[in-house]
Amino acid sequence: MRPELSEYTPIYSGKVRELYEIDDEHLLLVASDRISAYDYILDTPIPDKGRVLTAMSVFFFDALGVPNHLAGPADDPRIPESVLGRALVTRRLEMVPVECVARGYLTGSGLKEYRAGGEVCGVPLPDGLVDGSRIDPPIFTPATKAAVGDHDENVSFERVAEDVGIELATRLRDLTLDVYTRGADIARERGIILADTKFEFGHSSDGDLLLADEVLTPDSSRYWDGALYEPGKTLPSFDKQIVRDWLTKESGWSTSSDTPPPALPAEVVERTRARYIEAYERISGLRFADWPGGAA
Ligand SMILES: Nc1ncnc(-c2cnn(Cc3cccc(F)c3)c2)c1Cl
Repeated sequence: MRPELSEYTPIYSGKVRELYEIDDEHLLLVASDRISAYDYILDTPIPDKGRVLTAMSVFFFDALGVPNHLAGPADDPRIPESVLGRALVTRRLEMVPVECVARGYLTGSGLKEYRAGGEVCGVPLPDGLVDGSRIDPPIFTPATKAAVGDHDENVSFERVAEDVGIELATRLRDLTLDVYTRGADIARERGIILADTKFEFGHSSDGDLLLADEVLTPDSSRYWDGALYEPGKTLPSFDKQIVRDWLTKESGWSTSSDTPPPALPAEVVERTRARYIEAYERISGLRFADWPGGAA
């Protein structure tokens, strides 16, 4: 008999995820079916999004073999039925207050910084790069966690070293670049580009530095379709572009309007759900139908 979610104490609620306390040493990390676009949490959930992204994290934790915060399997008996498949039991860590970002392609805030000064987070880049240019080898472009609702602030490696010490800053950079590079290589071989990603790390009670949070999911990384890749061409998001295009080209809503986006039509929801499942099955080589928590 599985416990009810109400038996656990909620300790954090993010835009699309929640964190609960199971006991002194363990947390329950829950991924919702909520989707965000243009900095709004949309009213319409995407069924199975939480389960697919949970399955992706577990795939990468296993495939990359990095010491991490997982404390049980996807069907751990401590996981309530209502969140089975989209929740994981993790060890409670002392989180390192650094957003560990790796970039293998230049876009977003990195491109903005590059255009302003030829570098990102203090890392100089070659001249002549454009949106989508490959950065090889990838670069570590950390950020400080922003207050709720704000965007993270990009900072230099030196600033991270000031905050957490040079040894830990060096380990964070090396781990971030190693895990991103290997994960992005797996995805690229299967036709999906992980342009960048954000990791979080924490220390266990016995002092080990562990990879935590979600890993290489479409919510923590930019996913592009490798078949469409061309430097200089702004790449659509593999998972969110269907929603973005409907909102900006069909729904009558505008990003400049101060009203929240409208509800999504069923067809947009279903196509988006299918994109998440496609990304998971292509990258992992596994069948999403085999993942826990499906329709009984
Ligand atoms: N293993 C851990 N130990 C201690 N703290 C965390 C932790 C804190 N914050 N976050 C981000 C987050 C993850 C999911 C749902 C949210 F609402 C927020 C993760 C973790 Cl993963």
